[in-house]
Amino acid sequence: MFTSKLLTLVLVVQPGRVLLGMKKRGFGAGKWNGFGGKVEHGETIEQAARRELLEESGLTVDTLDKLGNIKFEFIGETELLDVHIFRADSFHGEPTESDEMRPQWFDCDKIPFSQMWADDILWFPMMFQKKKFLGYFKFQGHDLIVEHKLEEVNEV
Ligand SMILES: CNc1cc(N2CCN(C)CC2)nc(N)n1
Repeated sequence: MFTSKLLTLVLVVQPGRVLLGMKKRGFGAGKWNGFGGKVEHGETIEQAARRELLEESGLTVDTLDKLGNIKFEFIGETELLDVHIFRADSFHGEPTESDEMRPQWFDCDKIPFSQMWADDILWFPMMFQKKKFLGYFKFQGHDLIVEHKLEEVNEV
């Protein structure tokens, strides 16, 4: 029925603010999001998360907390996106624009959800509270969620 593509997403959080990047090209272009990408053969999901964070933002992190896993279905497409979501509360380096992403800090009470994927407003509160979660979102196109499940769990 469906194949799935392993993807990563990292949110760098500091007291009162979160680092997002404006996606400059490709899938999700024009939206603010965390940093992430594909998991290549021969790397773990966490190694991929660290690699993509460095490539897209210029940052390295000590600890990555695995907080969530969301599977995305797009109606009419047979490949699910299997997104593994991490949070980092400390980092090394300076946020730097890349080919893919333009980083910017946002106050946690001024997150530009209208310029982000429609699911974000639903699970960001859990991410900020460091709650672990599993989710499933069915999209029609890139803007309309027609069905979703989102639950807090003990283990991701
Ligand atoms: C479809 N909804 C999505 C996808 C998504 N991702 C993030 C990581 N990307 C590599 C692929 C798509 N991120 C969020 N916040 N929402």
